[in-house]
Amino acid sequence: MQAIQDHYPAEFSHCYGCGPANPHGFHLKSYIDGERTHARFTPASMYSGGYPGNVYGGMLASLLDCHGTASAAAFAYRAQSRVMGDGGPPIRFVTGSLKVDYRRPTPLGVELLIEGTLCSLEGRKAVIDLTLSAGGEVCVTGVMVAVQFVAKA
Ligand SMILES: CCCCC/C=C\C/C=C\C/C=C\C/C=C\CCCC(=O)SCCNC(=O)CCNC(=O)[C@H](O)C(C)(C)COP(=O)(O)OP(=O)(O)OC[C@H]1O[C@@H](n2cnc3c(N)ncnc32)[C@H](O)[C@@H]1OP(=O)(O)O
Repeated sequence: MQAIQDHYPAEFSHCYGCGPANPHGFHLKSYIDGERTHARFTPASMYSGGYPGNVYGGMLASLLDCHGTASAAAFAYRAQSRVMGDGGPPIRFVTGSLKVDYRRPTPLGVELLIEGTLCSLEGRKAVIDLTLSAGGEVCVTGVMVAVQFVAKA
């Protein structure tokens, strides 16, 4: 199955968190499945936070950031009964705001599951609820306001 990020145009594929064309990035891959989106990522030990064995909070925010904007795009395509990569004008989102709550320490070296659900989609603004869990326990929750990107002439 193709990831949402695989449909980003080449000129927008350099995102550090999820751009397929960034050789140094995380290459996060997000997928839509019914009412939810999901992505999986296993942070290596280099992403350590302040105390041993747990993930740096900025890294966790990055994962929510990329998964949130990808989710917004996927939900917007669905709302317009479109399929990503259909050749029509691309629908792309950037992060307007991202609120992150760190609810329990997130372990390093464990596969993390990042999930998104659509809270609202009005005009150019999508609100996405986000969770990040490890071993079935929710470690981080977030709320993103994603704004549809419109290139200025
Ligand atoms: C700066 C852009 C960077 C260039 C990106 C280029 C293209 C992107 C295209 C595709 C993306 C492809 C791949 C994405 C890959 C990875 C993404 C990872 C996530 C990121 O790494 S992404 C970078 C960090 N991100 C930014 O660098 C954004 C900087 N910023 C802005 O570019 C503007 O600030 C913008 C566009 C956000 C809004 O500006 P604007 O003038 O176009 O829109 P406007 O003000 O009319 O707002 C329309 C409606 O959004 C509401 N709204 C706006 N801002 C809000 C906020 N902060 N909180 C709550 N609601 C907000 C308003 O309240 C109104 O809502 P309502 O319609 O209900 O009144």
